[in-house]
Order: sequence, then C-alpha cells, then structure tokens
Amino acid sequence: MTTQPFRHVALIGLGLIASSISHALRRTGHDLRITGYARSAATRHRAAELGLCEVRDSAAEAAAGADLVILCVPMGAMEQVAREIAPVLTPGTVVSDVGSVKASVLEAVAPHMPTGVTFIPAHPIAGTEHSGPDAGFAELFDNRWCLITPSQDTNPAEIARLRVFWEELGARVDEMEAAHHDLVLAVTSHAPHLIAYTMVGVADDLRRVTNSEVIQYSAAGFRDFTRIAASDPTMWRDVFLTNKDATLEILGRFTEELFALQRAIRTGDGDMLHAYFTRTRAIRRSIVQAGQDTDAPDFGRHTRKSSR
Ligand SMILES: NC(=O)c1ccc[n+]([C@@H]2O[C@H](COP(=O)([O-])OP(=O)(O)OC[C@H]3O[C@@H](n4cnc5c(N)ncnc54)[C@H](O)[C@@H]3O)[C@@H](O)[C@H]2O)c1
Ligand SMILES: O=C(O)C(=O)C[C@]1(C(=O)O)C=C[C@@H](O)C=C1
Repeated sequence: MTTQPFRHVALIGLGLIASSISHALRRTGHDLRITGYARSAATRHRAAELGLCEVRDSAAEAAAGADLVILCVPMGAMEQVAREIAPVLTPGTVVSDVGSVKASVLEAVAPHMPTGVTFIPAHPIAGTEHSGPDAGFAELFDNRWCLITPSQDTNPAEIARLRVFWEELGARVDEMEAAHHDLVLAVTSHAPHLIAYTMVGVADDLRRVTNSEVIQYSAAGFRDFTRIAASDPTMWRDVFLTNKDATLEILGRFTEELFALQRAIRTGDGDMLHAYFTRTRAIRRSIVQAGQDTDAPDFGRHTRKSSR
C-alpha cells in the first residue's frame, strides 16, 4: 500500500460520490482528516449521523486547512462552490471535482483559483441510480476508471498526487484531454441516460393512451435498459446543459442509425437487421470480455444489476 498523499480532504456536496469517497478513504486505514459540507441541512445532519466526515456549516469552513478539496456537487453548482471556497484556499492546495463533464468544469472553476492553488478535474466512471449520503459504499470505485483531465500547464507532481489518491480508493486512473472525455462520455453515458429517460416517457405515454398496465408488467429488457432512468434529475439536467455540443453530436448520429433501422423494419430488410445485430452483439460481448463489466464490483443492495 502506498502512502496517502493528502492529510486533510474536504468534500463539498455529500451525496453518492462524496459518501463513497469517505467510506473508501476510511477503508484504506490511513490517518487522515475528512471535513465536508452540503447545501441542505438535512443532508448535513444525515452525513454527521453516518460519521462520513466532520460536517461544517459552509463550503468555506469545510475547505479551510484542507490540502485536497473535492467538489462533489451537480455540474451547475461547481462555479458557485468554487467562488465560496476561493478565499480560504492556500498555496499548495489541490482542488479537484468528480463531475460528469470536464471541459465546462475547467471553465467554471479554474478562473476562481488563487495563485498557487491547482485545479485538476477528475471523473470516477462509477455510480448507481441512487443519490444522497446514504447511497455511498466503499467498493464503488474498485476496478473502475477515474479519468483525470488536467490542462497542459498543470504541474505533473500534483497530477501524480491525485492519481495516487484515486488508486488508493481502488480506481484505475488514466489521463485524457477534457473535450475528448466529454465526447467519449456523451456516447457511453450521457446519450444512454437520455435514451433511457425517453423510453420510460414513451412507455408512460402508451400507458395513458391505452389505459393499460404496460409498465407494471414490463419485461426484463425494459427494466434492465431503464435502470439508469431512476437517476437524479438535477444531476442529469446539468450534465446535458454542460455537455451540450457533444451530446447533440452523438444524438444526431444515434438518430441516423435509428432511422436506418426503422427503414429496414419498414421495408422488411431482414439481412440488414441481422447483420447490424450480429456486429453490435460482437461489440457488446467484447466489452464484457475486456473486463469493463466483469471486473465491476457486485453492488448488492446498492443497485439493481443490469443483465450482462
Ligand atoms: N451519480 C453518479 O452515478 C455519478 C458518477 C460519477 C460522477 N458523478 C458526478 O458527481 C457529482 C455528484 O453526484 P452525486 O451522484 O454524488 O450527487 P448527489 O445528488 O448524491 O449529491 C450531490 C450533493 O451536492 C449537494 N449540493 C448541491 N448543490 C450544492 C451547493 N450549491 N453547495 C453545496 N452542496 C450542494 C447536495 O446537497 C448533495 O449533498 C455530480 O457532478 C455528478 O455529475 C455522479
Ligand atoms: O451505473 C450507473 O447508474 C451510472 O449511470 C453511472 C455512470 C455511468 O453512466 O456509467 C453515470 C454517470 C457518471 O458520470 C458515471 C457513471
């Protein structure tokens, strides 16, 4: 086990990701201080009950004295929180985040950082459809990727510290350019969430039109496919508003593919459908074989597992 490179970690926002960081940090057994703050008093109260951290009454109080501050709030709150903590940050502090979109967080947060404070965006590609301080668990990041998207002038030594931090939490770490991250995540996470939300909307619409129990008797495919549509609406509103261009680009491509399949169904082009599904099945199976899914922890009570 390596040495934890930070002595005092501040978590701003105390939901699924922050509470998982807290549990995973405790699991390392390192002697380190964790302070935290969330906007809602109920969340602060619950975080204190759960012993997640020393709970403070403002973001600035939580960040004061920390050598690592992690912003664990929805994308739309990143800038406001950066403004709030800026006055108490001292040179040598690393500020990071866990937001699902990276180019916009760099724009929102970096300008508020005082001289000598380094902002390094990061994104653990791990989550569930649950949110809030009760949702976290220590194994969330085990064998999952955490993508770090530093700007070109970021000190490599500070990047290395953040890398070790995430590796200590069980994650595999890689570096990526922020815009590239946003395009990749638009395909693998953001568009799929939008499509899942849409599918639930379509089913509900059909239920109302036909007055039938279409959702009550929903098939396994529908349930697996739409698990992520139970995710937090604020988080996902903000993801789409901050990753607008990449999401629209991917939805454009998705629509083209959908139209091609729609046409094949209408014209009875079974060969096209068969060839398409054969290709995409092979791709999906290769993802599982590459360990992207099989390495994932068993979330047990934390989430309903999708079919593999
Ligand atoms: N849920 C996931 O699967 C997942 C995975 C990876 C990254 N992320 C990203 O991590 C971040 C947090 O997501 P989460 O799932 O932990 O959300 P969550 O809803 O569980 O927690 C968000 C927390 O932020 C607090 N908050 C909101 N606005 C605030 C403000 N202005 N000041 C202080 N606190 C504020 C809320 O009170 C809550 O405690 C988001 O940016 C999200 O995009 C989420
Ligand atoms: O498993 C889930 O519930 C998730 O949606 C997690 C998920 C994802 O799309 O993989 C969601 C958003 C994040 O930014 C990272 C992870």
